[in-house]
Amino acid sequence: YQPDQAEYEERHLRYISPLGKGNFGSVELCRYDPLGDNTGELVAVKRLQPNKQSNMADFQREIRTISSLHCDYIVKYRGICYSMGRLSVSLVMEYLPYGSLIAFLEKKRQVITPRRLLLFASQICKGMEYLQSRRVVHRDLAARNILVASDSLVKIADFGLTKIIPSDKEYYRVSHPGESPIFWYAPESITDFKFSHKSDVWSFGVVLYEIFSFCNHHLNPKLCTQKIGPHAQGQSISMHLINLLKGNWRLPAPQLCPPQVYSMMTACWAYESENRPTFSSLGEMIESYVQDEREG
Ligand SMILES: C[C@H](Nc1nc(-c2c[nH]c3ncc(Cl)cc23)ncc1F)C(=O)NCC(F)(F)F
Repeated sequence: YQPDQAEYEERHLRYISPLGKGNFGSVELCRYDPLGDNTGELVAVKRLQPNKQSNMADFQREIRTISSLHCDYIVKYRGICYSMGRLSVSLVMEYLPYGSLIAFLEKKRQVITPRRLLLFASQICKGMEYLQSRRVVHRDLAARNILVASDSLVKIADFGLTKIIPSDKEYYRVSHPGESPIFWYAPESITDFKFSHKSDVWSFGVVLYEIFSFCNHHLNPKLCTQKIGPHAQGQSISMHLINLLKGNWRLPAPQLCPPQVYSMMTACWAYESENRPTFSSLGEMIESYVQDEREG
């Protein structure tokens, strides 16, 4: 039995199938099977795209970040695997069999209750509260980056874009526009490339929207593109979106979304970052709402 040791020998890591493409790497399902009898554990292995050495520094940072996080609501680091004679390294993580939250919600939308959606929301909130306690800003919080461990447990994953907030600052400013779709970004991240716990709160509001619209494609945040009109491209899409947000336009409440949950979303979408709730206060709001529902 292999406890979660830090180094995996490549010769025992058996490739099974591709899981998906991430920010700058791809993730594969493998079995770590040193006994060679198929009793080894299934793991998710993230490999850096070989030709992008420039990302090696980012990948090393991702490994350093995820290996320092210990929380039930964050995908677990298992270790690393050197290959090509320690020239290249892969990140070994726990494998979550139910896959991404988007696929799960679309498949199970008929049988999932709003109560279960709130449970998922409170778990994501607790995971984000933990990240905030470690001064880690995720920068890419979206339903596509949430994994499902079981029918009643979800975990935050994909730490490829995270930044650590310096102790003397409230936010992190990156030098280039983000690569993610702008609909998950807070206004200050779009206009000034500023990222903070408060911009993660904005994205959490969008994740709430995704969860309560069951990641229903025709209702997903691209909705505002129709609002903006297909003619706008690139930079001007951002400026259109910013002007809509300044004019207090927000994504509409998804069908079947309880009013208390929609008011949480709109609280996360306060234009000024300092007016947004903290993850701990959001956690309390969700708990109190679940409590009321139970008593109601
Ligand atoms: C690029 C990889 N993409 C995918 N991964 C998985 C997956 C299932 N089960 C998994 N167990 C552990 C991991 Cl790390 C991934 C998966 N399923 C579909 C994907 F498209 C990924 O990391 N996505 C980010 C995040 F993990 F947050 F969903």
